[in-house]
Amino acid sequence: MSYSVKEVFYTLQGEGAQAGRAAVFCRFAGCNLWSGLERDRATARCRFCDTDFRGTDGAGGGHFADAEQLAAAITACWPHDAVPGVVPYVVCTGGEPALQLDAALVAALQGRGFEVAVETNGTLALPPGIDWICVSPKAGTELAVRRGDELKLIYPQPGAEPERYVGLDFEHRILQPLDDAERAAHTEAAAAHCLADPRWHLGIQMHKLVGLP
Ligand SMILES: C[S@@+](CC[C@H](N)C(=O)[O-])C[C@H]1O[C@@H](n2cnc3c(N)ncnc32)[C@H](O)[C@@H]1O
Ligand SMILES: Nc1nc2[nH]cc(C(=O)O)c2c(=O)[nH]1
Ligand code: SF4
Ligand SMILES: [Mg+2]
Repeated sequence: MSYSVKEVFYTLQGEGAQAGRAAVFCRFAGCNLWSGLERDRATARCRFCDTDFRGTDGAGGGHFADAEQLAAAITACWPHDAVPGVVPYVVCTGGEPALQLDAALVAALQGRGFEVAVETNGTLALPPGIDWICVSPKAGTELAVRRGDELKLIYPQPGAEPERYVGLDFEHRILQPLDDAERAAHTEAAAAHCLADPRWHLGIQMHKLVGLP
């Protein structure tokens, strides 16, 4: 299958339990919960998105004819030769990566030595074989992916309170403050929640503090 990719870039994973780890990000174009057009935001199923995922015009973006071509482009963004003890890491995100990520791409990336992570809204089934699954549920949606490595809940979200998700099968449970005009207040509230319920860990978007993409 072919892939539409907004951008491919090297940075530090800024979120979740792997925060701080060097990674190539592959941002797929398109999402099933928002068109990406500002005029549609107020009526979208997900309204707080902080990301431009429309089109293929970003750095390293484009149309890739098959899994080997996209895996080669991602590999070219990992700026290291083999380093003992370091496993190259790729984070498949978007947009919604589950619209495009398939077993062939996972295998092509692993064949080139990558550990493969995904950031998903959890509403669409994932291909098998992914090494790290991060699900970030959105209020008012049904979860198709109900187990994984980390559940990263944006907080606060009316209709997606933390209690709804504590029973799911995830190794890590993270509250990530909503980044909007009230981010400081949301961060305080998320911290208070984690103090009151230690099943949740606070996770801040560290790349935004450091000035990384
Ligand atoms: C842009 S999304 C792409 C992946 C997938 N569509 C998803 O929603 O998980 C990447 C991550 O950013 C989070 N995110 C998006 N907008 C945010 C915001 N305004 N504040 C905090 N986190 C946000 C999402 O919840 C998700 O965990
Ligand atoms: N540095 C950095 N870390 C991230 N973790 C998840 C991101 C995403 O947009 O999916 C993201 C991102 O956009 N940048
Ligand atoms: S589901 Fe993810 S990519 Fe889609 S609009 Fe929401 S945060 Fe953005
Ligand atoms: Mg982001």
